[in-house]
Amino acid sequence: MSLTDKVCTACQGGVEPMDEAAAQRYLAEVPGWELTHAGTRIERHFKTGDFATALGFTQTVGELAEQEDHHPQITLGWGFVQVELYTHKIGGLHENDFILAAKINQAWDQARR
Ligand SMILES: C[C@H](O)[C@H](O)[C@H]1CNC2=NC(N)=NC(=O)C2=N1
Repeated sequence: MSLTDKVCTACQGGVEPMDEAAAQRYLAEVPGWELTHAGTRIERHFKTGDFATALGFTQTVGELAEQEDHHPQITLGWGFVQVELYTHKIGGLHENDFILAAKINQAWDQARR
């Protein structure tokens, strides 16, 4: 099943974050994202070329986050949106992070068509 067809499950503490090998396998499904913070987070830099487009995409990412009840850290600047994902409750990566990353990628691809 593709990640964009999945929905984030309720995040619970007490679950082990995924290890780096598992994270690398999920990364293959979310082009443009990279592992950061010693393999405990993922991030992607979206280049927009102006502020208004970056602001609009930030809103889109925020709406996806609310739909999934899973929330990234977002840096908005002139010409870019930087999105960082990890699961706060477990201090590392969960499948939810990759589900949201895949949906963010899908929204980005659709916006650019
Ligand atoms: C109550 C609510 O479901 C939780 O606090 C959710 C909200 N969004 C979240 N987002 C992220 N990235 N990590 C979490 O642990 C998390 N927890």
